Amino acid sequence: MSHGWGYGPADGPDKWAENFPVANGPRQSPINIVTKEAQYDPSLKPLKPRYDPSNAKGILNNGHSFQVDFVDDTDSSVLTGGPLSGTYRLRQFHFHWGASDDRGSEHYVNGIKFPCELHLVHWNTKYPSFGEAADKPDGLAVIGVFLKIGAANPRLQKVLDALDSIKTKGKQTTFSNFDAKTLLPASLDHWTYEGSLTTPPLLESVTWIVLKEPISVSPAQMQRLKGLLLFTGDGETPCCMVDNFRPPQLLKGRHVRASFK
Ligand SMILES: Cc1ccn(O)c(=O)c1
Ligand SMILES: [Zn+2]
Repeated sequence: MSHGWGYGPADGPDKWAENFPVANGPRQSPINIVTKEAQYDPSLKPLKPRYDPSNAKGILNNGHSFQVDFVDDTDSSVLTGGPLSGTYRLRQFHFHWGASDDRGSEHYVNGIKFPCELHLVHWNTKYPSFGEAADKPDGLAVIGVFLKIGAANPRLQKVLDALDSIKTKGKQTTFSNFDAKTLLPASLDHWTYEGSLTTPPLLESVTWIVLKEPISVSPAQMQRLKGLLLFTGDGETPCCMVDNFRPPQLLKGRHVRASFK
């Protein structure tokens, strides 16, 4: 039983508007970031991710990606600064990737695609919960981090090693004591714009913060991601979960700001 949407020819991004008309809305994500059109905004504050490793809770194969979930009932793992006003709590992080290393990221930079993109999802504590925040225009903040093929990234290893125990859709296991900050690059220079979730329900509630500096991932580590069987439940015909990315959407008059010159 499919969950209604996916990334294949019958249920992929070109079909999502049938059940989620906001797919054609004014502030959809991802986008192609044209760097020379991004205006430097000196009013953007330094980005301040402060994560407590003990908030890591579990890792789940949700059928279209896998995500590491965090306990978010206190302000112990939060994001402030950048374009944000107020405090946003870390909820989960997940990845988007391709079947081959020439594609996989959701955002592009001057038309350049990366083989993978990490999303760290946070919700605005002015709302009582993630669910309440998810459909508000200032409800969510997602940090996007590009992964570039290069040296093996030791910080990714713990996440990749957990994938064997969540091979198929719906599987989850505990995942504790993980510092999400270790997945971030040295520089927190970023581009920011107002957008949406990149998966249904495509809610236009995300302040996107896309980091300029990628982190590295080795070809072998990318292979681990591609070996994940998603889309399928146990006992169904196994199919590798790959190409779980939405292509760039129209800017429709939006402006992208840069935190750096
Ligand atoms: C909340 C949410 C859900 C899906 N994706 O891809 C995101 O980036 C954020
Ligand atoms: Zn995402």
